[in-house]
Amino acid sequence: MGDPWLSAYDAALRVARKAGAVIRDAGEKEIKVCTKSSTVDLVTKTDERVEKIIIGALREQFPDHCFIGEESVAKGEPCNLTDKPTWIIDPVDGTTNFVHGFPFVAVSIAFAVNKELEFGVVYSCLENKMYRGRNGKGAFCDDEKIEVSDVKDIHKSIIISEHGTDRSCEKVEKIFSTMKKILCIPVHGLRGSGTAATNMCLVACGAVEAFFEIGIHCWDIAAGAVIVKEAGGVLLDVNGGPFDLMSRRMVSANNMVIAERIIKEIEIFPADRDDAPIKKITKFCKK
Ligand SMILES: Nc1ncnc2c1ncn2[C@@H]1O[C@H](CO)[C@@H](O)[C@H]1OP(=O)(O)O
Ligand SMILES: [Mg+2]
Repeated sequence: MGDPWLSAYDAALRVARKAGAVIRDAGEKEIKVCTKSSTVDLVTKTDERVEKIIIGALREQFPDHCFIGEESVAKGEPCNLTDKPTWIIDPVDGTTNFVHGFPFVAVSIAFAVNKELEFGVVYSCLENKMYRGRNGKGAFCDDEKIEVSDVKDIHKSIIISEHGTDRSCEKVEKIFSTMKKILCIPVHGLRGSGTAATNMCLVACGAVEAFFEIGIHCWDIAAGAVIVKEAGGVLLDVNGGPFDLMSRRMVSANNMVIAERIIKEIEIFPADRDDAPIKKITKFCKK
């Protein structure tokens, strides 16, 4: 048999580039901002429009496939990963960055079959960098093959984490307590681009040693997970167990030594799974 998912992969690359161009254009104009799960969980017309463009194009070519998209789920569509060919899409990863003109915004498109991720595409559209990875076929940034860093000494590492959009003080305290402990190991630095998809690509190309977060969603990390794995990295749960795409928690790292060292410091807090019963999120827009 030939390559069954090559046309899907090509379609993902094409539509990611198109979506990125729409985001770039929209960023030049006035952006109307609404909020979702909290007053700092932002959404714009561009998020919704770009998701429609991506899903519309892919559905036309692959009418039998399933789709999980950030904005569709926010509107109450299910977020269940089945064995069917399924696209997992974040149209604008880093919406807060997009709204503020902070220059890291990514289109994230992943594809899974039998619950296994087959490929992932992350288009960092303001930098114009196309990251991509296919199961068993390596990871690339544009035409260059990428690999994770070979650092094993945590003291020589840069670690990324983010604080997300849930600002309950208890969670924020745990997040900053973890960050403080990691900083005091000490590591060379702590960073965060504001987009989980881009953060994972930074692990994949060796710019940082690890990225971890609790609270992220499957659409933030599905494409990045393939890219990290194909670049030679590892994915784990924050408790050291196996990575679970729907669990809303993840450690991605260049190797197990770094991953396990970070895991020792992570203060875990609960996050509802992505595949928990549906909750439609009410959107608020200022008149
Ligand atoms: N509640 C949450 N907690 C943590 N991260 C979240 C989150 N909701 C979204 N994210 C994602 O995590 C990164 C920043 O923490 C972004 O990729 C952001 O994606 P978004 O821009 O698509 O919402
Ligand atoms: Mg996102």
